[in-house]
Amino acid sequence: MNILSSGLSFPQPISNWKTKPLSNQKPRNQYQRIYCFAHLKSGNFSDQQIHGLESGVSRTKHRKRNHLFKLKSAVDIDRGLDTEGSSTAGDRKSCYHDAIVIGSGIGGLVAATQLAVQGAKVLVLERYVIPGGSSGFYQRDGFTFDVGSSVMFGFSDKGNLNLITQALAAVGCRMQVIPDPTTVHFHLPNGLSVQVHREYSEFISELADKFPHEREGILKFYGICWKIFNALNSMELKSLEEPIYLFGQFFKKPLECLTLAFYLPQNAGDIARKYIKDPELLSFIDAECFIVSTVNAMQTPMINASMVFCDRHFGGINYPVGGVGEIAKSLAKGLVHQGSEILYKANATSIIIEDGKAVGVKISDGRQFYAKTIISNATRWDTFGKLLKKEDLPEEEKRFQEAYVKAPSFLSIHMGVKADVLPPYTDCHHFVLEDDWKNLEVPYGSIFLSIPTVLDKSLAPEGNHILHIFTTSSIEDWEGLSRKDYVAKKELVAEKIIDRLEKKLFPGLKSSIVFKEVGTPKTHRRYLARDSGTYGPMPRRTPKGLLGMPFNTTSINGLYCVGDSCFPGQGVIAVAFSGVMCAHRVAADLGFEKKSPVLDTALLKLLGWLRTLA
Ligand SMILES: NC(=O)c1ccc[n+]([C@@H]2O[C@H](COP(=O)([O-])OP(=O)(O)OC[C@H]3O[C@@H](n4cnc5c(N)ncnc54)[C@H](O)[C@@H]3O)[C@@H](O)[C@H]2O)c1
Ligand SMILES: CC(C)=CCC/C(C)=C/C=C/C(C)=C/C=C/C(C)=C/C=C/C=C(C)/C=C/C=C(C)/C=C/C=C(\C)CCC=C(C)C
Repeated sequence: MNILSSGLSFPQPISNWKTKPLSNQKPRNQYQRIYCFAHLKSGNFSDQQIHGLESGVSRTKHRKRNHLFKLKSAVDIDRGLDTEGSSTAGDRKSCYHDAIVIGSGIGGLVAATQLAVQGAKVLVLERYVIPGGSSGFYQRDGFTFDVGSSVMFGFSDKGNLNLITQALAAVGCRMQVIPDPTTVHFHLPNGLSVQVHREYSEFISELADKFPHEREGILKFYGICWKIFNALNSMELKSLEEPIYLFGQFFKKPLECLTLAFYLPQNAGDIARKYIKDPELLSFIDAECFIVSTVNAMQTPMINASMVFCDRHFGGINYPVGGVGEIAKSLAKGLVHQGSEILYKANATSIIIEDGKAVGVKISDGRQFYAKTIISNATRWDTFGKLLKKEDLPEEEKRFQEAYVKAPSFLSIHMGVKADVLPPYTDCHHFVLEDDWKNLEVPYGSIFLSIPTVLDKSLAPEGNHILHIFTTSSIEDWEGLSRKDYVAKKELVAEKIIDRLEKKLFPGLKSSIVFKEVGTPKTHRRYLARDSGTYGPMPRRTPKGLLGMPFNTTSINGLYCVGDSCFPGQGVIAVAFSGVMCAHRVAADLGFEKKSPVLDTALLKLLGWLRTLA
């Protein structure tokens, strides 16, 4: 696949980032520039060199933190390896980390930074040239595109659920954000149009005006969402697999914990049906859930639905100035400033197991890295299907794969358009399902659209807007085609989607296009390293809410998972929470936090048993 036609490809060269490499240390290539920067911590640099670091961390702090590591330069890591690419015991010691994180998606970065601020030495291995995974970015012709969604939850400055803000703050970063007045504008069958206003009362009165006979049901359903959200928001969020924390929370906030425990095995659709009877309103709630979980309300955990349906009004949706990619860039930079490392173009090919314990990671150029714990931010399908031997699939993972399937991937179109094609006051995010509710979950049935330049004009050249259009699509649709047929199919499918948007929302859209790039599920698989390009896990049948979702520990000693195939699932804020939980459990296992081995065993057994009930 050539880079230009592949959609999600080259980002801004790393050399354009505002990092300062060492003046007398010549990086061999772009990734080493960052890598060298990361290795400032090695301690063998002059004051002047260290001064070149644009870090907020003081020089003494850097030296203190890193006195254990006496690497001369970035290249020393390579030299510590013998010619076969495997390390000797002595070398292994010099390359030894507390944790290795495979992948720098938001899940991986949050886990890594949370551990690093506790004093752990973390190495992040990222196969691509920049951090962020599905929350990355790329630049073309003056446009800065978000790779994935531009809808940011958890990015406000209040409450306990602003996990993105908190993750950044932990490494001393604070980003400027632009409040979005409307989370999403739904354009639905039978001319139903609903704007989800930032102001809760405005949203409720708009919805109740459309369904006056259901006013009470609407208030009751969303009221329960608030009850759950308020319980969540009142707690300090950490690992549910860590008994000292979990029992402590039950002691401090018994009512809130019981509320959460009560709703943990429930789905939004069942609760909606208790209060709402109008089939069209129930279909609207399906659409609300679909954008959260890519499945309908009957399959969407109530806790997840509540989190999204309330945070959008509580903290609001806030867009980071400069694009979503800035979040991952800031976290990666923060990680390095904490004295940990991130290595790009490091494609993990296997997790090294010794005596049943995960002890290291091998990357595609043959190098091996060792650590006390290994955290995989690859999907569980990739972790247990590729990084570990498929045939050794643990029982727990078999159960996960029986309960959850890979959600389809996306066809995504990144476009630059002339600004005047958008009517005044166009909202930033849209969801379009034209004629038939039955098409909600059908591939290409519904269309997601983000126009981040409505909020941040700096992402496009003057007089232009960005349109990021995406729709569900499966990898099977794109396999077995010749190059020519593949390219032709991409153009054809994209044209149909653009036609639909032209008809429904923006007359003249086609002739306003100044830039267009189409990505398919194959593009997602290639650039995001996600099995089948999947968007994340999706329940195979009606789930028992979140009960069946695995947390971060795995049945392999020393191996943890983080990201959207862990509790609580898909979504940037969801994977940020998974990162927080993972870091807490790992920190306890590494001795950075209190731990009780007896309670640990009991709780992990109990949670494992509860999952079998799902
Ligand atoms: N598609 C969208 O619209 C979109 C957009 C933004 C965010 N999201 C959300 O982000 C969530 C995913 O976040 P996440 O943190 O779980 O994962 P992610 O897929 O975003 O990131 C995983 C990272 O791991 C890297 N990686 C994978 N295998 C690797 C290997 N073998 N060696 C080295 N690196 C490897 C990838 O390159 C990627 O950077 C999704 O659930 C989704 O909700 C989705
Ligand atoms: C442990 C046991 C058994 C009992 C203890 C009880 C207890 C204390 C439970 C506690 C539970 C907790 C703490 C749960 C926490 C859950 C959280 C924080 C869930 C968060 C979920 C967030 C989600 C699902 C966010 C999803 C966001 C998404 C997917 C947004 C998507 C947007 C798009 C895809 C784009 C839409 C785009 C357009 C253009 C419309």
